[in-house]
Amino acid sequence: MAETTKREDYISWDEYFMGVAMLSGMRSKDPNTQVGACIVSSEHKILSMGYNGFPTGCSDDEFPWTREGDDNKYFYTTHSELNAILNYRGGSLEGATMYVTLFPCNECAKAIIQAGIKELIYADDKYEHTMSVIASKRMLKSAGVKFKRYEYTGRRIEMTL
Ligand SMILES: Nc1ccn([C@H]2C[C@H](O)[C@@H](COP(=O)(O)O)O2)c(=O)n1
Ligand SMILES: [Zn+2]
Repeated sequence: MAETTKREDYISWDEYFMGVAMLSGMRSKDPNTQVGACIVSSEHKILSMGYNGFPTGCSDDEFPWTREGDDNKYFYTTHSELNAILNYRGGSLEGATMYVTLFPCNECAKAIIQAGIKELIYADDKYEHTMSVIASKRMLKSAGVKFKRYEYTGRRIEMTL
């Protein structure tokens, strides 16, 4: 017989949007760190997504993925957070929330603040002791952007594609 009550084991908003950010990060070609971001409106609508990679027209096969040396990936990579902001074509991101798999660097923090994003939910903070992240937190706090760590629920989501 068909069920008449709603199912209760559906994913939460946080699981949904962090899941989308994680899925987005899986598009990254960076061999060392893949980062994904998902920007969401106050009405729980997804506005934009991004992942770290080279700018359009800069080939993933020609530009360097190395972390060291004179010519390295840091000169060329656009961070996931900035890509998510730049990918948005709908107007203002004022009041939006960003879900991101890794805490934003200082440069992305500037873009987040200037875009009017008011809340940040991050999964990982592996560079928390770097000056970039320390400066990022200082600016975000000063600008009134709330940030909190994503609380893992332990739910496993499997997909066969
Ligand atoms: N919040 C962040 C931090 C870093 N990224 C990007 C930039 C690079 O592609 C990669 C970090 O590489 P690593 O130094 O760990 O080899 O992640 C980002 O998109 N967002
Ligand atoms: Zn950044």
